[in-house]
Order: sequence, then C-alpha cells, then structure tokens
Amino acid sequence: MSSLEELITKAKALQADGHTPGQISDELGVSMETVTWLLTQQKGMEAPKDVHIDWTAVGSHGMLLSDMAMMMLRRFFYFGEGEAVRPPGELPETIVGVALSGVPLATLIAAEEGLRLAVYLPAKHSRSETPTGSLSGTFSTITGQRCIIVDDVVTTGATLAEAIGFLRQHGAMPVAVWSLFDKRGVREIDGVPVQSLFTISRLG
Ligand SMILES: O=P(O)(O)OC[C@H]1O[C@H](OP(=O)(O)OP(=O)(O)O)[C@H](O)[C@@H]1O
Repeated sequence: MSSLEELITKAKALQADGHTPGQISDELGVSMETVTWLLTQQKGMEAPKDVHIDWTAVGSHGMLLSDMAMMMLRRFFYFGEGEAVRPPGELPETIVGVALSGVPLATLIAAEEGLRLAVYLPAKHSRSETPTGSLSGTFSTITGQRCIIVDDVVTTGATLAEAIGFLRQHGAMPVAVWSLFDKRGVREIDGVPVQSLFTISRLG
C-alpha cells in the first residue's frame, strides 16, 4: 500500500470512528482541504498541495528519538551560527514540551542538560466543553522562568502561538521554539524565534 493510500485509509478509519474533519486534520497533520480530498477524492478534483510528515521510523525507537533530540540541541544551541538563542552555558532553566509529540523530545533535551521539564497540553487536546490549554501538574511550573518550547511539526503555527500566549499569561518568558519539521518556513511566532531542523518547501 502506498503512503497516500495509507493516509486515505487512516482518514476514513478516523471518520468511521466518529472523528470530525478538524480532528482528522489534527491527527494526520494535514490541512482541512486535504482531509476533504482524502475522504472524498472526487473525480477531477486535484490533490491539494499539502505534505504529510511520517517520522514514525524515528519516533518509534527511543535511541533514534534521542539522536533527533540531540540534533536539535546541538544545532540550535551549540552550533547556532549566530542564530543561537544564548551562547552555551546560558540555556534557559525550563524546556516545555508540547503534547503529545513534543514531550519525548523535550524530555530528552531537559535530561541531557539537567533542566526543568514542563508539559503544555494544547486546547485541542482538552475534553472540556470550553477547551483551553493547560500545563500538566505532574511536571514543572513555569512562572518566572525563561523557557524553550519544543514540538515536532509546525503546520500553521497555531499550536505554538497558543503555547506562547499561555506561557506569557502565566508569567513565563518563552525565548525560542525548537521543532523538527516546519511546513511553512516560519521564522518567528509572536516575537519568539522559531528554529527547525527541516523546512519543507514546495518548488512547483
Ligand atoms: O502548527 P499547527 O497547525 O498548530 O500544527 C502543529 C501541531 O499539530 C500536531 O499536534 P497534534 O496534536 O495533531 O499531534 P500530536 O498529539 O502527535 O502531537 C503537532 O505535533 C503540533 O503540535
């Protein structure tokens, strides 16, 4: 089965399980337009110009995930080439992982550097009637702390904008965002620099 066929199968399975198009869009990391196309594939309807990033080959192995987290740390902090947030020795005190996929990366970075670990739960993960973002009580608090936010993929940047707003409202100072993949070529969100290992751009 091709990766596109797999994506179509996943989208249809999620729909059959009662997920809304918005939830399918979040789950698969593709746009709403793409979800519509995956579910209908109307004749003559061109496939939307979107990309789906499947990094399960790395994410499903702790050691490879750790390698990826170390690549982020080295590229964005130690080998910053003028883009470094702070010179080595001045990392912020807290790494904030964005649930779900940013959390293992943030954990590995925090463990490597002996930093505090906080976990941000985006509003879209909230089950309350009025969904809001929150900070997991199991991990570090963030008030008064400088922090780096870690996530796997930037698609629209909405999740990161929400996390930045939340952290600021709660007295933290986000100084950078680190991500693996950037689908938009985002350099900055609400004044916070965004650094990504891989930027995906369409040439045609
Ligand atoms: O830039 P945006 O348009 O906001 O999309 C990016 C977000 O979407 C994904 O989270 P999602 O909750 O879908 O998946 P996850 O639970 O695997 O992290 C991804 O991990 C980012 O957090």
